Amino acid sequence: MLFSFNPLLLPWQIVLLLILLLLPLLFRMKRGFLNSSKAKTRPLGPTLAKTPKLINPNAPDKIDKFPIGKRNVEVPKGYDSNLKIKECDPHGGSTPNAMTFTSVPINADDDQPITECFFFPGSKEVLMKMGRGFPKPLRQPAKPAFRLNEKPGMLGSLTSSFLFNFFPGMGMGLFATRALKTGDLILSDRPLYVGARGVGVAYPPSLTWEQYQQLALNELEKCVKVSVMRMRPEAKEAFMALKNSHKEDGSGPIVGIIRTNALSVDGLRPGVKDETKSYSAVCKDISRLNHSCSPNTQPCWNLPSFSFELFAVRDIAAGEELTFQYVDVECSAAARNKALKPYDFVCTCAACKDPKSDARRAAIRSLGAPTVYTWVFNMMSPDDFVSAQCRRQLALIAREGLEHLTVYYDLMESMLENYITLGDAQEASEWAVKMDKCTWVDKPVDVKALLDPTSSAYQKHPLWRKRADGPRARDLQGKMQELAALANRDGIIRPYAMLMM
Ligand SMILES: C[S@@+](CC[C@H](N)C(=O)[O-])C[C@H]1O[C@@H](n2cnc3c(N)ncnc32)[C@H](O)[C@@H]1O
Repeated sequence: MLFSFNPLLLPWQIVLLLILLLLPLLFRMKRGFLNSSKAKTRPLGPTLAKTPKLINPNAPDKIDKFPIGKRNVEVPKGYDSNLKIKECDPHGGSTPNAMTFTSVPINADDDQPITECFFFPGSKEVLMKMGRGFPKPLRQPAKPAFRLNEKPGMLGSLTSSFLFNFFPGMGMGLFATRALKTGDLILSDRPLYVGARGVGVAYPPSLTWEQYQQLALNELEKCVKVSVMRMRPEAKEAFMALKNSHKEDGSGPIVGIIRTNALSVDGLRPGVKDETKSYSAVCKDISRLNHSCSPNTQPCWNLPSFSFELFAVRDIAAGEELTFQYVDVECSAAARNKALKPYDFVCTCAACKDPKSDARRAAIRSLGAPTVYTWVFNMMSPDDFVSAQCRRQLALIAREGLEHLTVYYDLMESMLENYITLGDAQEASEWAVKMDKCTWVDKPVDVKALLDPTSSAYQKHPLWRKRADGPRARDLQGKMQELAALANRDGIIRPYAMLMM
């Protein structure tokens, strides 16, 4: 019927015939194109292809973590991306929808440390906006403050270099070479490497989740290898000498080192809100810091100098080991050790061994810093209401060695404001001095003008003598006290019980 010789139907019959004849040809062309080496190649360098979408319906809809523990997963043949590297313009910006390899600084002097970077689009532009003087020279303390040493294992000081091989303990660690004061700068370290925490890899439906994870690890290894190959010989040697606690979970040698030693760097992916916004940074020295649940230092990212600055968060004795926290340390010892699993050690710090520490940390976690604002005109509460609470909490935090927490700084600020409202510039200035030493705090309050108790900045402060001078408040206080005394006499309510209302 379709192809009868009815002259009226002839034109569309011809078109249909042509389509049928051409169809196998089109089909062959399409398959041929997809099979070509061009389609399979995901060029690296300036153009690491578009981040492919997850196409497996079983893919978790959140960003998952790489595996830990012993694993031996093979990715079936044919899934390799066969990455190709191309040169890019070092002075140019990012390529849209592509990853960028770049160095910071681009033209370094021989004695200037260099970071090799593996960036998402947009990050290079953040650095380009930093202006001509970027990156600023590294700040260093006047006298060297640390050394890298072997950390004795179970055999303590008896552990010689020979025995060290059999009882490795924590491996290497950083130690203070002199007594350090709270807030002292210990060192600045421009990372050897800063790069993406993962790359988008297509998830073919034919792979299991474990195979996909392995594929993603393999792809990331290929990318980060490019950065390591770009390093100067001595930087490459320092990088490859770092500890690797991911030798058996499918991580390649470079990804393993990154997973063991990386600190996170924020602020280089403007507008990106989820956890992929941060990058992994690996440093020559700071990556040698061991973990403690009561850390005595804090590394702070300093974008203008493109470096981590390490600060003492409390006084540190000469010879003491320098530490920082790898995980959230306000939670219980069990939760901390679970989070530390990727680092392949069990923490034996004093807090982990003290059965009462969990309760103290739970209290620290639940208490915020009391604010002066609800108390300042509340004459039902005593003058030391805020300061007594603050002192208790500050002592609890110091007892647990958690001075790095933001709440510790917030408590000092409440103390400062407390004494300002009471008109006690002498006491207030002592807290201003303490706050000023918290060099590790992100966005600190400017207290410079309040360091001197005789400064006119006190009289100009909006809270100055607000509690001490409030005549109406004083009047109210008298009334409230009368009321409280009455209530107490009548056995209705005790004055301090009224404070809680
Ligand atoms: C970032 S590296 C720290 C430097 C490392 N010790 C070295 O020799 O280079 C992390 C590794 O150090 C070891 N480590 C860190 N803190 C530790 C601790 N508190 N107790 C035992 N081992 C620790 C673990 O092997 C961990 O995977």
